[in-house]
Amino acid sequence: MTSLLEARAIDKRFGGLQALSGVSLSIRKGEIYGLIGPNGAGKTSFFNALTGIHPPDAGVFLLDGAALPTERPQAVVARGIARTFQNIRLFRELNALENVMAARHRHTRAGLWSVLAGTRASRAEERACTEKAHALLDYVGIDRLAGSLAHSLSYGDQRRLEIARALATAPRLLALDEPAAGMNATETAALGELIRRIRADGVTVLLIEHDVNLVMGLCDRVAVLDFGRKIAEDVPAAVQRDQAVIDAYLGGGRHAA
Ligand SMILES: Nc1ncnc2c1ncn2[C@@H]1O[C@H](COP(=O)(O)OP(=O)(O)OP(=O)(O)O)[C@@H](O)[C@H]1O
Repeated sequence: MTSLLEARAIDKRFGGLQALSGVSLSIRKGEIYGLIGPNGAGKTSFFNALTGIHPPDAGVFLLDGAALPTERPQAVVARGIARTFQNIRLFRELNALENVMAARHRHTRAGLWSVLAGTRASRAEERACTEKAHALLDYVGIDRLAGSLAHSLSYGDQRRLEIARALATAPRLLALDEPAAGMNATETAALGELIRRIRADGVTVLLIEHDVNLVMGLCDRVAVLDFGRKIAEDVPAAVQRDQAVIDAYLGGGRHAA
């Protein structure tokens, strides 16, 4: 299997804190790849470096062998990387459909301004955009809630809406930051099925998750961060047996994932 995303020696520092130290990893096409580690290990910093929110100080990300312009977040999206956030970031006062359409508009040719100007081409594009947004809501299982305001949705449905928004940019790599946070066991199991389906439909998945059962049941391979360094990378069963990983989760008085 060839690699879709390669991280080479990624460093990220916040003031005196080294959040990421020389992190290298390679995610294969079609894989569900887990990124785990104790609280504060650097998982979200890795996502933020990848998606250009906090570009790396050193190192490079390669997508299909070409360097990602992490200093330009929109260009990273355009290259085919989409993400969700640990702290849900929806337009709270827009409904579910509008949230997906807003993400989709950034992706369409006409753009928001020509839609507002109401040209014929833009009206056709607007119709297509609405249909696509409904299809995405249906795909994640919440089209019945299309007209509901984002902030009125249950936590689990907000997380599904975030995934629909991310998929609206037609990514090749979907990066999910703790998608099961706040979900009950039934919702988590359903989320696992959705992630499997996303992969089956050709999207590679990078997953940060604290729910160990979900990670171990879902991921093809898992990397473990501790204090900003990668300490293990293997299939889930091997990672669970890895002594350095066990020590990281037990050590330091930090909250284990
Ligand atoms: N924007 C920032 N400014 C300053 N420090 C930051 C910033 N982002 C992350 N950090 C610090 O970098 C370290 C790694 O944090 P990060 O959020 O990446 O860890 P994490 O593994 O995602 O943790 P958690 O599981 O708790 O979400 C932490 O010490 C955190 O305080």
